[in-house]
Amino acid sequence: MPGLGALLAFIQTPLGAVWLICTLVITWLGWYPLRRYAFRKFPGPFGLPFLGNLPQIAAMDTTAFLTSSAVKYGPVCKVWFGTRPWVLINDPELIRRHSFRWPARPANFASYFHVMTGENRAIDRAGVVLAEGEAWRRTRRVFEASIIHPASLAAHVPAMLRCLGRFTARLDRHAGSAQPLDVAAALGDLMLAAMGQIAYGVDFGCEEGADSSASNSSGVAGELVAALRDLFETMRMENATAYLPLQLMFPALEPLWLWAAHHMPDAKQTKAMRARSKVAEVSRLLMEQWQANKAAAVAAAASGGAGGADGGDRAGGFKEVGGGISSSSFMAAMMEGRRGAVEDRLSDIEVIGQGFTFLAAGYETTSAATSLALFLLATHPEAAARLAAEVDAVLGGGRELTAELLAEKLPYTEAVIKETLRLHPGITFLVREATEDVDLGAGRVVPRGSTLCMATHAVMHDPDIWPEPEAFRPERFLPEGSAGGGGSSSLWPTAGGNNPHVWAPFGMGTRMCVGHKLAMMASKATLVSLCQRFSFALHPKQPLPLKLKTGLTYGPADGVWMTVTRRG
Ligand code: HEM
Repeated sequence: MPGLGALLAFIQTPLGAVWLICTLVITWLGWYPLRRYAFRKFPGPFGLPFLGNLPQIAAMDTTAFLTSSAVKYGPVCKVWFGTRPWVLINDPELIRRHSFRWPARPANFASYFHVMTGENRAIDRAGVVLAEGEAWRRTRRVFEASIIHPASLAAHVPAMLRCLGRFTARLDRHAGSAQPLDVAAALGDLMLAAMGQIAYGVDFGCEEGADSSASNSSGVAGELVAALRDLFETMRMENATAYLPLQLMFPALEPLWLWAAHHMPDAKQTKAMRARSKVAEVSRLLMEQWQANKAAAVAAAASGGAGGADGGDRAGGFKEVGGGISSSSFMAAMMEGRRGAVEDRLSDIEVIGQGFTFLAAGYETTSAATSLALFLLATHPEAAARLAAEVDAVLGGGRELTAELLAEKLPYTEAVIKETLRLHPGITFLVREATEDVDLGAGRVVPRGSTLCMATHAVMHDPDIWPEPEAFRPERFLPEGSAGGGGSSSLWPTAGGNNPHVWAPFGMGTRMCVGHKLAMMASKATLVSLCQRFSFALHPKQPLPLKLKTGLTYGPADGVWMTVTRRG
């Protein structure tokens, strides 16, 4: 074989050796032959070297691509995020089992975030979303203590209603103007204001003014809204820094991408880092304000005077409202430990990390869900009429909205929100790391360390579970609409074939959304307050069909434009 002899001779030269090494390295990095072999039994779309399925993801949007792959390739398949395979699980029983079994988020998931975070990497890592082990348990307990327990949840209703009072006054001024309103942006202002009051007892000064522009917040609130918007925008694949696809394509070079993204940021990276720094700075200022108040209270007590939060304006700080921060609040739980348990007291960096998470999670997901509910009501007048009738019946005769009414007396309103979240869940898939080899049946064994991706959006659109899955039918979540009987529990409906694990917009298992009760309360209170006073119709400015996009969350791509009128 003269050709082989010449090749062997060539690779013994210095140039030939370099060529051989480069070829092996590129093959190894780009194709990962062993990895492809390990996943050979998993069906799925063909993945290009280096890029995997990134071109399809960019062209179709992540949610559309994952859902269509799950439908096409069955209950267990794989897709390639660059050079890494994600095992896509599209079977309710497997999703339930594995969401509960694996508490860890994939290590490479954190890498994707960290490319974008720059100097805020430590804060990102300390936040409950990416924290692991004991740090995760400790930080999660703080959220649980302040926004899941029924008593603490009920204590947040007055703050939500205060914000809604101001927000409906803003809409009332707007309703006379016949201008289109982007309700997604306006509700972002509202939810940020609510998160400020609920978590910190402060007024960010959101939702003032009365024009139709994207957001009416100014000052710190305006900067915070802009930062949060940039933060979510730069998490969308098409708006993200070029270092993100590089990280996905060449994960072995992660230290290089981290360094370069931090020291030689492109424009999108600069925007992402600036946005994250702003949110982190606000979280730090809130922590410092709390510390200063505490120190002042201690000093006042020592000198025999009154101290503590008094609801006033603080120089250079945020205005405190509703008596300032309460002892059962999120801030107090972070700073003093849950119910005073010193071992639960968070470090400064953890406090900033959780504050960051609270503001970001509370702002985007809940406002998107509520604006999508308004969109669906505007396009389904019979549902809007039924909701308005329920609200009128419950709040007739000038009755005030209360925590009890919200929890017990508004089943149709709750069904509207659940059906909105089924159709358009704010997060469309759950990711976990398999920390042991996992046998998924039919000879498909997922190697330890792999990423499991639970395709919850696909399950919530499965026609075998949800007849006519694209239809908006809140009745599915009421006893009258539960095919096969069942009714609905407060969170898990028994619609959808009586399987309690087929409705999962808040995820499930150990990493399930810790804000799910707060989100339901805030969305319900908002729908009730708005539909009591106003009617919403789509404005011609609203493109149809509605375009949704996946970034960190899944929501309206270009706002939700509506005309608001006062109800007669
Ligand atoms: C409609 C609104 C919301 C939706 C659809 C939503 C959805 C989700 C989903 C799907 C997850 C991942 C769950 C999993 O992996 O199993 C999650 C996690 C999380 N959510 Fe939410 N969420 C919403 C509102 C909120 C709010 C208001 C907060 C808090 C202020 C919040 C805080 C969190 C946190 C901290 C995590 C991470 C939990 C952990 O890793 O242990 N979410 N959310």
